[in-house]
Amino acid sequence: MWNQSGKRVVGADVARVGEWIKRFLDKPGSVDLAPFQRIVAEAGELEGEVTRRADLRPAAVDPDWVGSADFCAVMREAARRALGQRPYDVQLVGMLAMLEGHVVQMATGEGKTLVGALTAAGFALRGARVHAVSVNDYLARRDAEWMGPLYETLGLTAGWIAETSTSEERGAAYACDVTYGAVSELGFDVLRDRLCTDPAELVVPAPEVALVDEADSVLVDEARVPLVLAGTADPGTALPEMAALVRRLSRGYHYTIDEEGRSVFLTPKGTDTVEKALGVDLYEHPGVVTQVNLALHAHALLTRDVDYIVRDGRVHLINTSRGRVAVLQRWPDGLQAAVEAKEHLPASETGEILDSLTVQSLIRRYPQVCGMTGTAIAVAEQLREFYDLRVAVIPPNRPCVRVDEPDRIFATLEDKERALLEEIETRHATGQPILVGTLDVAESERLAEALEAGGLSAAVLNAKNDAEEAQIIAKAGRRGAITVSTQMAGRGTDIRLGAGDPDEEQEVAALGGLYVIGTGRHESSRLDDQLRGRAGRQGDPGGSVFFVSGEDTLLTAYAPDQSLPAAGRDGVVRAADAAGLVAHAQRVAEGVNLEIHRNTWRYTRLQERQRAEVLERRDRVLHGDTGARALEQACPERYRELCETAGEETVERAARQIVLYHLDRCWTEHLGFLADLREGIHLRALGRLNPLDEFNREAVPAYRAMLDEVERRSKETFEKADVTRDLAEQGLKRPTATWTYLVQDNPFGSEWDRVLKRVAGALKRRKR
Ligand SMILES: Nc1ncnc2c1ncn2[C@@H]1O[C@H](COP(=O)(O)OP(=O)(O)OP(=O)(O)O)[C@@H](O)[C@H]1O
Repeated sequence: MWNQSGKRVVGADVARVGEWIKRFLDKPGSVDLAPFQRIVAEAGELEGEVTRRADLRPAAVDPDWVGSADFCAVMREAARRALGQRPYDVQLVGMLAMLEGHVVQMATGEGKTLVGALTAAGFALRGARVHAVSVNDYLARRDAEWMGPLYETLGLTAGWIAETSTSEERGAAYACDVTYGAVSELGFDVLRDRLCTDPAELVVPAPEVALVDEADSVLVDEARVPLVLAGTADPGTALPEMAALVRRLSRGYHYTIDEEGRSVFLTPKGTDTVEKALGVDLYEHPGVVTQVNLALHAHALLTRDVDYIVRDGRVHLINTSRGRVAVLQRWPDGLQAAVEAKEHLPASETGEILDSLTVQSLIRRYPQVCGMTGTAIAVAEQLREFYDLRVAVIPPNRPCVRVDEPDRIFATLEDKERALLEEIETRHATGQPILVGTLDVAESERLAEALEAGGLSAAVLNAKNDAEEAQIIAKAGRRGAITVSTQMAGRGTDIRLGAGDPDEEQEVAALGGLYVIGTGRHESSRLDDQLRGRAGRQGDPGGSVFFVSGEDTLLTAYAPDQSLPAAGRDGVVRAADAAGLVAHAQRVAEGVNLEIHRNTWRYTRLQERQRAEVLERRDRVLHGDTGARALEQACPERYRELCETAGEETVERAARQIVLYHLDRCWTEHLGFLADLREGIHLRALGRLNPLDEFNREAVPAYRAMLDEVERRSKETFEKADVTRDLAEQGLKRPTATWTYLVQDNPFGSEWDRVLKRVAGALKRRKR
C-alpha cells in the first residue's frame, strides 16, 4: 500500500515520478493500462471525423465494436453533445478498464460519474442490462438524471429507484437499459421478489451487469451487512430494568472492557451486584446473562453521538466509514432494543426473518461486475479474494500537487487538541480555507465549540445535519472558510476553490488551496486517503496533515503494548519510529477487520449456496408445473381425482401455491436454525473441534431434511386442501406485511468471537 505519510509533493514533475513509482509498487494488484491507452490515442485521431457524424450510434451494434477506438470517439462525442463535457483521455481509459470488468481507482473530482455512465452505456450497447449500484437514493437519482441526456443521445434509456418508489415505478426503472439504485434498494427488491407467488408480480430482472460506485465501501466495508426481509412485525423486547441496572455499574469495578473496545465483561464484583439486584444466579439463567450482556454492551461500548444519534425519538445508527446516518440499519441480537432501553425509548419493531442476503452475495449474483472508487488499491487483495476483481489505477487528468505532510504526533490528547486549535487559528489568519475531518460526531461538535470559544466560527457537517450537506460543501472552498466534518466518503462532495467564483478561486489558490486536517488516523488508511483527497482536486493546490496522539483509540486499541517514543517539552513526539507505530496500529486494525470479513464469509458461504439452490427450485415451481408434477407423482390418486372435479388448471395453480408456501416457510425455519446453530457453535470450539467444520457438518443434513420436509408438508396439505377455495383461509397464510432493514455490522467482532469471550469470561469467573 502506498503510504501517504511522509510523502511530500513539491511540483508537477515530482508528482509524475511519484505516479510512476506508485504504479510500480502497485504492480502486483493493478491492471496494465497500456492497451487501453493505445486505443484512446487512436480514438483521438478519429475525433474530427466523428464530430461530423449526424447519428452517433451505429445501426446495428457489434459487441466487438464496444471497446474499440471508434467506440471511444463516439462516446466522447456523445458526452460533448449531450452534456457539454468532452471526456478526458484518462476518463476513456477508466471506461475501457471497467468494460473489461475491473475496479478503477480514480481520485476525487476526476469525473467518475461520467466515466460510470460511459461504461454503463457501453455495456448496454452490447445488449446487457446494467444496474448502476449507488450508495444512496440521492446519488442514484442525481446520477440518472444528470447522465440522462447522454443515454438519450445513444438511443438508450436510464431510470432510478429509491426507497419511496412504487412497485410500478420500480418496474419501469428496471425495464430501462441502465437502472441506478442504492445497494440496499436493489437488494430489498431481490428479497421482496422472493415472496412472489405469481410471475407477473416479479420486479427485478435477471442480474447481468453491476457497476458499483464507491466500490471499496460497498464491496468490502459493507459486504458483510445482511439485508433482511422480515414479516409479521412484533414489538421487540424492551429491557428498561436491565438498562437501569447497568447504568449503576462502574467500569473497572463492576465490569472491564477489552483493549479493542469490542467486548465487556462483568467482574466477580459486578456479577454479585447483578445477581443480588435481580435475585437470580446468573450461571443458572443463561437467558438473563444474555440480557445483562446486551444491556452492558449498549451501556459501555456504544456511545451516543459516536455510534448512533437520537433524533425524533429514535435511535439512528451512524455508518462510521461514511459519517452519515445509516438509513434503515439496526443492530443484531436484541442489541437494538438494549440501546433503545438505554435511551429510554420504546423498543422498535422486530419480526421473523423471512430471508436475508448479504451485500456480498447480492453483488456476486451478477455475472459481470465492475466498479469505481477513489481508493481501491488498498483493498485490491480483498477484491480479488471475494469477487475475483482486479484494480486499475487511472492517473489523474492533471497531476496532483497536493502537499501531504507527515503526521504530527503528540503524547497526549490534550497536547494534540491544543496544537490542532493553534494550527487552525494560524492558518485561518492567512485566509486559507480549512477542512477538519473528525472521527465522530461528538468530536466534531466539541471542536466546533472550542473554535467558537476562540472566536472562530466553523460550519459543521456531520450525521446530524447531512441534509444541509450540499450547501455546506459548496462554501467549504471559500476564502477563510472553516468546515468541520465527520468522514465524508460519500460521493458528491466536490469542494471547489472559491466556490465557483473565478476571482476568489485564484485568490484561494494563491493561499495554497484547501488545507485538510485530520484529527486522528482512521482504522483504515483508505478513509485517511479519502479525507486527504478532498484537497487538490483536478490539479488544484492543496495540503493535508493528520494530528495523532498516543491516547487515540487507534493506538490504545491496536498497539496497546507499545508506547510512543518520549515527547519533547511541547508534547510533540519527533522520533522517526513514532510514525511507524501509528502505521503499525492501522495495519493491525485493517487486519482485524479483514479477519472478521473472512470469518463471516466462511459462515455465510454455505447458507448462500443453499439459498441459491432453494431459489432455483422456487423459480422452477413459480414459472412452470414442477410443483404439480411432484404432487402428481407423490399422490397420483388424489391428483387424478382433483383434476376430474376441479379441472387441471385449478389443480396446477393450487399445487404451485402449496409448494411455494411450504418451501418459503421451511426456508425461514431453516434460517432460524442456522442462526441458532451459529450462536451455539462456540461450545464445540471449547471441545477442541473446529467450529466452522462443525457448523457445516450440521447445516448440510439440516438442509436436506428441510427439502424432505417441504415435500412432506406439501403432500399433507394437498391431500386435504379444498383446491377450489382460497388456500390462505386453509392455513397457507403468508405474512400480510413485510418490511426490510439492514443489520449493522456487529460492532463487537464476529458473533462467535464475542460469544466465545463471554463463555471464557464466565468460566474464568467460576474457576476463581
Ligand atoms: N470531461 C469533463 N469535462 C469537464 N468537466 C468534467 C468532466 N468530467 C467531470 N467533470 C466535472 O468534474 C466535477 C467532478 O465530477 P464528479 O462529481 O463526477 O467527480 P468524482 O470523481 O465522482 O468525485 P467524488 O469522488 O468527489 O465523487 C463535476 O462538476 C463534473 O461536471
